[in-house]
Amino acid sequence: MTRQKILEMRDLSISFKTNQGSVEAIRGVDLDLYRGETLAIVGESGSGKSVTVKTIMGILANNQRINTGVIDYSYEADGKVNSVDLLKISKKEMRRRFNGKRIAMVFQDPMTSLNPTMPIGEQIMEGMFIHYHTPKKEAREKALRLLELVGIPNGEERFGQYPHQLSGGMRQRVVIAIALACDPEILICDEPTTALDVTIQSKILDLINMIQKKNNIAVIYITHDLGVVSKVADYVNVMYAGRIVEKGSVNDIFYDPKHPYTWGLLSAMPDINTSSDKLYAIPGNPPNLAHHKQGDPFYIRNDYALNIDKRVEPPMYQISKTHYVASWLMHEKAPKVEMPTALRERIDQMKLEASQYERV
Ligand SMILES: Nc1ncnc2c1ncn2[C@@H]1O[C@H](COP(=O)(O)OP(=O)(O)OP(=O)(O)O)[C@@H](O)[C@H]1O
Repeated sequence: MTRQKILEMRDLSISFKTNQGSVEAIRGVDLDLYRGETLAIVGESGSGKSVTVKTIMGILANNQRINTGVIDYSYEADGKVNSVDLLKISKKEMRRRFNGKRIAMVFQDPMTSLNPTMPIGEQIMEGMFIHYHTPKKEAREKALRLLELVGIPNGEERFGQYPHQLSGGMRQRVVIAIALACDPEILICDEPTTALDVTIQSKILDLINMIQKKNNIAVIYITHDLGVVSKVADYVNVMYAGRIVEKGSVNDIFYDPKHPYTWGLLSAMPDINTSSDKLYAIPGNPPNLAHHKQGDPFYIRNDYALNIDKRVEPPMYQISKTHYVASWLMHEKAPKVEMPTALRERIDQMKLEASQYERV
């Protein structure tokens, strides 16, 4: 089956005006999203994940400036495929035509995205009224179906309840039902399970996965949790200091990572064989982008840095059909370095465990 591209972001650069000067928060980001697939964007806090997806949604801060970029969104309407650059349309048009309708978002904390004074049923129906003028009876029936779909039993009874009458996990299910109310083609999930406890987390991930398969939705996950990424993603973009530093299929990133930053993130990922006190942490902190002048911003934290990193930011090298790495270590003249031994052993172990469930 041929993959159908739904979103293509090219060379997105965004800065913020602050008291400290201009913060170059997003620097030349390219991103591709295909129908029915899941793209995870990972990176430490401040790497630019939220700003990237909020720009897709047209949610821009007042001090935000888009310096360069194109976000081509391909959608079907009136029996043909149309294309629009989301950066070229007004906020008003974005809200009317796309935001919450064709492109929906699930935020980290259900309490801040729900209206505490409105029954949950009304909140699920709201988008249907705004975007499609759906008749009340039909909207109510659809809202009840959505409650059932997201695993909330006794929909009729729950319909009139308020958010505070539900548990955290149930509230996040309501948020998902609201996001799905207008049958979006793209669902953006911003750390959707961080505020929930572990057993509820995996149920919500399974739920999103089930709905994605059923409705052939494209999903963007943003998270700093590589454990979540390994469960949900088809493709992974690793972000650092406003740039994508490595991208590839989930197997490229987990079994054959090439960028020292990805090595650090993977080494810092907890697993059942590592106790939390033994866990690796990437030394130092992400840089303050208001002060970035030249070179690779990861340079000072990178045990594998080369002289050139001090002066020139590395280009993006393509190393296979799906795998890209922005590191001078990929240059033909660079020394051949191996990932840390402890990480190599961990990856070998992960591969071995995964192979146990393959067919003989
Ligand atoms: N309105 C704003 N004004 C100034 N700087 C901002 C603003 N919004 C975001 N930034 C800066 O942009 C950079 C990227 O932030 P962003 O929220 O996208 O990071 P993130 O990777 O999503 O982090 P987190 O995981 O903490 O949400 C950070 O340096 C942040 O401080």
